[in-house]
Amino acid sequence: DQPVFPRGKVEAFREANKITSTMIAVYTPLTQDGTLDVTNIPAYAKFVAARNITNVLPAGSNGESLSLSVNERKALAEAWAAAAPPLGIKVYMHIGSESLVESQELAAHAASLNSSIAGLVCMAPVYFKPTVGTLHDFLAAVASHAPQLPFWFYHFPDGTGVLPGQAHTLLEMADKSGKIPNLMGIKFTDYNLMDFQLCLQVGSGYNMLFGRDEEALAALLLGADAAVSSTVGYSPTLRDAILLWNRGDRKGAVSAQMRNAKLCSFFAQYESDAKNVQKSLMKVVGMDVGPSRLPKQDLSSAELKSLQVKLSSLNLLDADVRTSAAHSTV
Ligand SMILES: CC(=O)N[C@@H]([C@@H](O)[C@H](O)[C@H](O)CO)[C@@H](O)CC(=O)C(=O)O
Repeated sequence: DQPVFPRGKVEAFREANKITSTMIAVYTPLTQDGTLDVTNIPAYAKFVAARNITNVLPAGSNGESLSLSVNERKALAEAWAAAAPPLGIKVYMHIGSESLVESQELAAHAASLNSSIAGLVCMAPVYFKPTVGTLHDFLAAVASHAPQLPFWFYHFPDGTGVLPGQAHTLLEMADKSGKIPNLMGIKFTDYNLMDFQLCLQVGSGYNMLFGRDEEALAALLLGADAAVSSTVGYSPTLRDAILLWNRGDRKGAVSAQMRNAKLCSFFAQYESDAKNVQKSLMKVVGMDVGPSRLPKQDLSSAELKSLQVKLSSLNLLDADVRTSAAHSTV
């Protein structure tokens, strides 16, 4: 098959839309009775801006995307599109869904929001497991519904079970086919740095975003363009690691990264019980984003208090964002 776009044009598109600074994966605010609470988004956008973070990813994994209805996801996109750009924050919507038609609808909706959405991120369908070929065709069919928007594949094999260790094969296929001309690269959320390195060697100028906070610095060393993170919302650890890395302080950066790994090491015990530990932690740093939606559940008050005490005693939580080293852009 012949590529549908000339090479020079897609490379210029990728260069123009490259993400090079940290993206925060934001939670979806819900009311106590479990409905979407978009009234919270302007305050949430200010909270993100106060951490000098200029890229947000709503409706991703932390955003409980697959637990939201299409209408809720559209309302969320509209709320972020209104609140974030005036604060200098770019919005990248996750639009992956089990249904191709829903993903296409969400892509077209995001593209219709008067340029307020900067790009799209799309996970694989997870129940009917795709092959690399059918995933390629799925992504091409979604991306074509917002052809002018930069588009990233969201690789999260621990969650999706799709293409573990094989993200590079998808990128190779897309690079060869040229059938996803707006494909920017991959939001790579996996610990497999071998696969990540093979992705970095595909084509030229792909924008590789790394989504495992615990290994972000290693990925930056290898050539990741930016981190996509949840912990930057409530902990100085990864913000500091990236800031120090950008300043050339390798020793300081590694030390901050180690502290981030320590922080993340507390999560597994809760996550195995479907407990949305990080969403619960947002309360203790002054940004209450409400409860989780089933099948996820929240930490009990006692669990949250006990975790807060442990993490605070290790200085792993934001006490006050103004005291963090990372009060400049990460
Ligand atoms: C699957 C997941 O939640 N990944 C997080 C990480 O920040 C993750 O929470 C962190 O590395 C702790 O394991 C981010 O990559 C967030 C993210 O991509 C998302 O919410 O879509």
